[in-house]
Amino acid sequence: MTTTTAPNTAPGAAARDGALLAGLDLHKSFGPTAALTGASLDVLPGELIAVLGASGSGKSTLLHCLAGLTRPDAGTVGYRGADLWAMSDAARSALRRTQFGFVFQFGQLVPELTLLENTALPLRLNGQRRRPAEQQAREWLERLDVADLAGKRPGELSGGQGQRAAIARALVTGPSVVFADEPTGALDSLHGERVMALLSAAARDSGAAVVLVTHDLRVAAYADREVVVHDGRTEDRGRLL
Ligand SMILES: Nc1ncnc2c1ncn2[C@@H]1O[C@H](COP(=O)(O)OP(=O)(O)OP(=O)(O)O)[C@@H](O)[C@H]1O
Repeated sequence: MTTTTAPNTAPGAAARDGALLAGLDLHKSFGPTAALTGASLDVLPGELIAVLGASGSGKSTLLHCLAGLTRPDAGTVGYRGADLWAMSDAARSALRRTQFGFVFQFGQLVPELTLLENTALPLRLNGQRRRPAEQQAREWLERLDVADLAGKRPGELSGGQGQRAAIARALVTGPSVVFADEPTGALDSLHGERVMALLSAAARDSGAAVVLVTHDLRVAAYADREVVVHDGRTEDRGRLL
């Protein structure tokens, strides 16, 4: 397995040795609004990074560029040495499906599917047969303490239960990176802490790195490293542990 990063195109911005994912000198504008103006962020295997910053500073845009969801206007995103934004759409979406997991503020579970079907969905989309996919999904629901709700639909769950299922779904494929955008943003502080503890423990156990956008300093306390986005640029606060 190679762990090299994308070519360093940004003067002064270099990825750390062994980085799995490296966004370098990213720029992105939406019409007249400059969302990213030279943001860089790299991720080591298994590392939990909190991305902090004021509202509108560019955190979500940075996460979306790193995750292959939003194309930057300039800069590179390297994943294991391949430039995410130089590959075909099909290759990038296959990479997203197999290497990345996603947890968003409101879970984004499919309302018509049960929790078990929702959790098995990424495996089914990767071509796995129903029975083994659902077996794996059930194991993850057990880990996240919501296996008793496997037959329920998202509308029947509390916000915290839904987020636990969303974490199970994000981790079921064994991704190397989980992208989480305000995963506890819709929860009260008690449930938010519980969900965060489960996400960080589950990611650590499975070796997945986590890139986590949050406003909440208590959530950021779970991170190995904090990166602050300020007017579309990143400032690394370094390793906290
Ligand atoms: N799809 C879009 N179309 C137009 N403008 C956008 C779009 N996405 C983001 N922006 C703008 O880009 C800037 C950065 O937005 P972004 O969502 O990345 O910030 P953020 O730090 O995640 O904010 P918040 O904490 O409020 O979610 C903002 O000014 C926002 O309004």
